[in-house]
Amino acid sequence: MSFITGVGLTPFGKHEGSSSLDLMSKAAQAALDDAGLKRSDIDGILCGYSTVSPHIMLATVFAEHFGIRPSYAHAVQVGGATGLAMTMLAHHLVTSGVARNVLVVAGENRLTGQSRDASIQALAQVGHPDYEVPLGPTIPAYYGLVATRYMHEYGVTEEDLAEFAVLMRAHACTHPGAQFHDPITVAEIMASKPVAMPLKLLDCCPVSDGGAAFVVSRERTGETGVRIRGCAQAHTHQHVTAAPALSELGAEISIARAKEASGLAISDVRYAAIYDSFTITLAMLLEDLGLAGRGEAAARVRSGHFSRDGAMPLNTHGGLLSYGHCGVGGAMAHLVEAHLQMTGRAATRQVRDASIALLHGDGGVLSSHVSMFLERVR
Ligand SMILES: CC(=O)CC(=O)SCCNC(=O)CCNC(=O)[C@H](O)C(C)(C)COP(=O)(O)OP(=O)(O)OC[C@H]1O[C@@H](n2cnc3c(N)ncnc32)[C@H](O)[C@@H]1OP(=O)(O)O
Repeated sequence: MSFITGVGLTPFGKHEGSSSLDLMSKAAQAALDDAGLKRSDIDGILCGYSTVSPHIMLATVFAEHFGIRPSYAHAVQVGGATGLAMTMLAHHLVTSGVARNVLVVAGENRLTGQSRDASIQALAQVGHPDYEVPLGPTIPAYYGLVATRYMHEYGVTEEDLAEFAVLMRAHACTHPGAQFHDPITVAEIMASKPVAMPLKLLDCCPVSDGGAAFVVSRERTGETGVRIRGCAQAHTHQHVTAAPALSELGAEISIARAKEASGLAISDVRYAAIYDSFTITLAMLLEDLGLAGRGEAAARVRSGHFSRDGAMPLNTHGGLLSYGHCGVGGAMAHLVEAHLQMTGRAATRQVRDASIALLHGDGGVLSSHVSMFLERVR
């Protein structure tokens, strides 16, 4: 068995003067404090990449910076799926006896530490290295293409997509660490500047500074524990033009495998933490994972189903769209929030019952997927 024994999260937004390593350290120390562990208790480190500090030995660099000499260290790179991929690896490390307490950490000063051009080039890395990377189209352009196809196939409208941004912003308004705190409306999203049609500014996650961390342990600490019940991955393509048809997407494969690994069904889930780089990402993933029927997710948002007090609370911290997106740490914030909800520590955001949570991460352009079930144990 493996347990998430502590979590740490910085506010997202601007952290002028903080390096990626500073943000990682801040989140890591918060996670250790939360777990009641010392640095010397950590024998494994997994760290996400930073596009601002692309060191080929980042895990070792961080271990030295943070003052730990682990017996296992590894930096992982599967785009937006990295946070959950590291959690899955940590789960295997502790259950196989390789490590006792694995620190999973990521952080980046992507907003204040990198020029706009460097940021665009880094985000263009999901394109074809010979063509798209030198020309620099960014990820929003690829998601825009996917959105056009999905809207055509399932009768989804731009107003439908806007509902997801409205919901994420409403949730962010209740979290003091979120990058954005002003409520937004469907009309404001429709009027925001075009980025990659049909995606407009407010359909996109922002670029942020921030850090997130957690500890995965062999033994639980505290009265209420959070256990990793089962997880799985699926990798279907790298470049969007090699993507399979919309009916055979990787999320459907990874969730099927995760259900098998955990012995759980979607009907068991009480809290959802789903990757939301763009409004279309959230719409598609909710439907791919079985949290809504095809083309029906927006209607479920409108009915309050995914609201904090709804039947399936979703990303109650505000998600990537409104808490913010600092690379790998962005999606790790989803896990931090799920943990706070499951352990009854989400303050004014607390949901009624977060006994079983479903987490899902997506890397690239719906290319790499990790699905994970967490279970509260008392
Ligand atoms: C990589 C993987 O594996 C999978 C993934 O994660 S995919 C997601 C990866 N991340 C991205 O692609 C980032 C997407 N977002 C962006 O590229 C940019 O935010 C954007 C193109 C949407 C806008 O950038 P821009 O046009 O240069 O806007 P910019 O000039 O920086 O900001 C203008 C204003 O809008 C705000 N803003 C910028 N982006 C915003 C957003 N997404 N939402 C809300 N507000 C935003 C800024 O705060 C700024 O406000 P102020 O004037 O009050 O300061």
